[in-house]
Amino acid sequence: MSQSPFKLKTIRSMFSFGSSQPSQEKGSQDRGRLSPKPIRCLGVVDPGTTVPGAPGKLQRKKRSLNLALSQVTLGSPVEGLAASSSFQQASGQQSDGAGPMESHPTAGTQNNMSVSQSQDFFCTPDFVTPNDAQLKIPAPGFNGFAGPGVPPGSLAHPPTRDFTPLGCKRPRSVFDVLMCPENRRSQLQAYSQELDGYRPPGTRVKGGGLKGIKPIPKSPLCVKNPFKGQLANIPGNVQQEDLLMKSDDEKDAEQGKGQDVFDEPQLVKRKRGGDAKRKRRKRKMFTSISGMNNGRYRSDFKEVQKLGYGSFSTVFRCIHRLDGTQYAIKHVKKNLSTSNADIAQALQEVQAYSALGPHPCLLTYHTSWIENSRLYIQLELSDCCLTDYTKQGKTFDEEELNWMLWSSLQALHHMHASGLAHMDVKPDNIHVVGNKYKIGDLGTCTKCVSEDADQPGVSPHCLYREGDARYMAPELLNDNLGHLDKSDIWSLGATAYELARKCPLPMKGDNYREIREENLAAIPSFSDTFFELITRMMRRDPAERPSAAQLMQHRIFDHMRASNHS
Ligand SMILES: Nc1ncnc2c1ncn2[C@@H]1O[C@H](COP(=O)(O)OP(=O)(O)OP(=O)(O)O)[C@@H](O)[C@H]1O
Repeated sequence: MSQSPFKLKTIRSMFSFGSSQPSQEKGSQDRGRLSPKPIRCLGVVDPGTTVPGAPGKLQRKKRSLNLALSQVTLGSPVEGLAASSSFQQASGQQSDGAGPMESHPTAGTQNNMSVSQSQDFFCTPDFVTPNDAQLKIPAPGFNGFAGPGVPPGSLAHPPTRDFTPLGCKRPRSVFDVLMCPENRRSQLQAYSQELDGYRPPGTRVKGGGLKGIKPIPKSPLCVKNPFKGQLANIPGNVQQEDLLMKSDDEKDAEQGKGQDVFDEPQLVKRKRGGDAKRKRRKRKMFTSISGMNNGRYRSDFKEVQKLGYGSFSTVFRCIHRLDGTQYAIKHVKKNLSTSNADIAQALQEVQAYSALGPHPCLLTYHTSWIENSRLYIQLELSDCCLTDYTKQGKTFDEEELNWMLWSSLQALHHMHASGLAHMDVKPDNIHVVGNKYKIGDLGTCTKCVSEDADQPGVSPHCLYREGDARYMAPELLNDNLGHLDKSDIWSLGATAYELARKCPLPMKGDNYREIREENLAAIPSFSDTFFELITRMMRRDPAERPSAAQLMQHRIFDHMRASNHS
């Protein structure tokens, strides 16, 4: 019996087509291998048999294969026995022997029908020998040396791959199945199912899954931008819908399967439903637009400093980890998983930026995303806003204020021409970037031209959010929403008036009312022309107020117009 190891090695090297390592060790390495494996053909193994030292998964697989093999009836038991005994002879295996086979629990346990020590020894889990392909078919020209005392050609040869339905690597993904030759695909699928519950693509098992196949994440829904429909009618604006390739999700959304946060009838309908149903829908809506963006803020940006905060958000100066550029990142305070109205309100700013496109007098919007139920907006970093500017003790002379007005009027003209009103023009929202002035915070933006005759001036599809009361035009206090573009003009006039007088505007009281009655106090050290301009901008009647385009033609801006053209 001391010869056994040598003989086994010899025999295996003959059968394993170049593989001489012990198969027990190789089991895990060889998984998925296409090359033929060593012989395993000698009958059945006790289903309870375990392989000492085999890893758990491997062991389970071996057990399942053994089970499968235990149901195999050999084409001819006599042949099987003859082959097994000849194999044993070839390997020098004796029931009382020592060597590798000896260590196997089945070694030495022989009965007539179950004699296969070689089964576990040689079998690797990825390869199953079919019913009667094992012993009957000699390989063409096979007449190898079997071992001392064994006549050439008396050994069973390993089944060729042509005769096994499973002589193919186990599928790891749908591609393995698809790449398999057509005529073997169904066999492979059946084998896969048998092995670990794998189902062919397209079939589902409750509570199960495709092992080894990563689920393809569903792409989030696209939210409709309420500002864009109107823009399509404005000459020069590209109809952005035409540029969009519609995904399945978008098509679903169009067909009413998806949800549109701005679709008020839907919101109303939801209110009528049960609470639980409504919550489920909100959650679905939220996850469908937020996707799987978790941790982008921390992973992409390094937070440097808190820049400021408002009623709606907190803004941080951040460095982008890859491009090294500094940006202002706005964290919207609202938890977006709570209500659709909050989602709509939060998205209003990014949708307005996106619909307006880049403009030299608007802060540049880069991107936005939702993370941990909060909206993050990546914006161009400004040096400061006008409020901070004055807080630093700086004051504006007339020339500087004219430049501020000129830039702001250009931005407002662009917005109004696009059918949007800012609705919160104030020193906080006018930024200094280098030597330029730019308008930011489009969170209160709304459509200023309505298709609805009953509610002129504000679109029923847009939320109307009031801005700061100190800069609010008088007609808005009376809920007259018919001239929202002109309300912006009043707010800009009030901003310039405050900065010129270096005195904060009143929040309430007589002064508050007087300003709205066109009773403006004189502005020392500023020209009459400037005062006249501010007075026109702050006319009580919005119809008498000039538009941004008209104001840009004012003589006070002559040299700005000239420098713009040059
Ligand atoms: N792009 C930016 N660069 C530098 N600072 C900024 C930027 N955007 C905002 N800030 C700072 O953050 C503060 C708050 O920003 P913002 O006004 O946009 O927030 P908000 O919550 O929308 O305010 P509001 O109460 O007016 O709605 C601003 O006053 C300004 O100081």
